[in-house]
Amino acid sequence: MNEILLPVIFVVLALAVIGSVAAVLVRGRRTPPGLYSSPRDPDDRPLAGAHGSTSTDVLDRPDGVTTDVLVPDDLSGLEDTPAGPSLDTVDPVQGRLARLRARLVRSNNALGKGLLALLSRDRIDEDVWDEVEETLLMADLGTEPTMELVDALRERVKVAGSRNPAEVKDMLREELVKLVDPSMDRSLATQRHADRPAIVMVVGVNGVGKTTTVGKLARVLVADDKDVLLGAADTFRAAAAEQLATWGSRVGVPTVKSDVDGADPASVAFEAVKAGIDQEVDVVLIDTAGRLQNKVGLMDELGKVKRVIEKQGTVDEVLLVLDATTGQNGLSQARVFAEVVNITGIVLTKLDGTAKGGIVVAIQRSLGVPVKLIGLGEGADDLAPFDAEAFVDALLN
Ligand SMILES: Nc1nc2c(ncn2[C@@H]2O[C@H](COP(=O)(O)OP(=O)(O)OP(=O)(O)O)[C@@H](O)[C@H]2O)c(=O)[nH]1
Repeated sequence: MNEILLPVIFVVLALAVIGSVAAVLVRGRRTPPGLYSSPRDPDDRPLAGAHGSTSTDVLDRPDGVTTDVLVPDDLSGLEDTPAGPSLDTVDPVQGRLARLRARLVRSNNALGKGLLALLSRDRIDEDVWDEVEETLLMADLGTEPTMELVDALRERVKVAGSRNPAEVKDMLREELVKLVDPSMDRSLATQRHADRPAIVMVVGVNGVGKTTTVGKLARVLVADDKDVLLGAADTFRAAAAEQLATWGSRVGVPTVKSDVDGADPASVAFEAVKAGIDQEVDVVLIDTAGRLQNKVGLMDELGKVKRVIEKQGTVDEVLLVLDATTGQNGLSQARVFAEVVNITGIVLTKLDGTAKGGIVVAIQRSLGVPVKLIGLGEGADDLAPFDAEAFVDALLN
């Protein structure tokens, strides 16, 4: 009898052990709640605790617009409340440009070093000035600013009668800072009004880094202790809303989005502002779509989004995101957007990947709008407030 029973018991026990090991493996691979299973950023860091522990939930609305609702910390210990993911620690915003300076230096080495090498020559003749001019044009500074800079420097070098490299470098620095214009107001209008949040719209063509910028900006504002809400009004690309919500969830920021493909972006933007008012947040950031293939369609859509938002409060800041690597092409894009919405600031992304740092000056000149933020990498905290002097110092050192 034992001879029959023993193998049976052995087989049953073996099956039980295999079963439990498989169950543990399957459970271990489940994505934690509130996390996007395939983060789009190669630099996405593992989540680390900061800003309290929160969990997210999703509310459905009849029109398909959903909000990832933030559950306050004090509720997270209650029964049945799922444990939320711990949140990212955000790098300090102060001094970011200095921290990311190496990237700017690396990509713009030709500009700074090239100019200094030329101006340190024993004799600065016409040929040298021509080369200085060429170097500045190659860096996308634009014709007019280039001529201004060369004329001013030429005059100063003549008056000083000096070839001392340190002196010439100081003059070059001063003239460049003048062109970048430290007097422009680069502050972001993200102060809450008495009865409603500040509203920021982010616009630009696709691929320039809009969604990424909204995500990074949310982190900047969270680091500044602001309550933020995101609106995913880029309903053209299905994955954009999900990506935005992922950025938000990493820092405990809710996202209003639509589950319906191609939903009306204006309606999502309206719902986001409404949720921001109801939840008494400080800032609502609205991501938008940017199809430039159809200029008329884009204008209509953006104009409508802005008009619909403004039924609840004026838009405080319209940030135009431009990809620095597209050079002069970015300028014509900028003009198209400026026709539709009143741009209040520029975010220049991918400055880490181009030697054309002069585009900062060209854009400001052409639009009369300051560069307020610059993107210097794909990492979550690689967005820095722009500062004219720090920028020029990074180019020249
Ligand atoms: N190197 C570098 N890459 C960046 C920077 N900013 C954004 N990117 C990358 O640019 C790519 C496009 O960014 P998205 O945010 O998807 O661009 P988008 O404008 O929202 O595109 P659509 O949603 O298609 O309209 C991503 O791979 C980003 O990681 C930057 O400052 N430096």
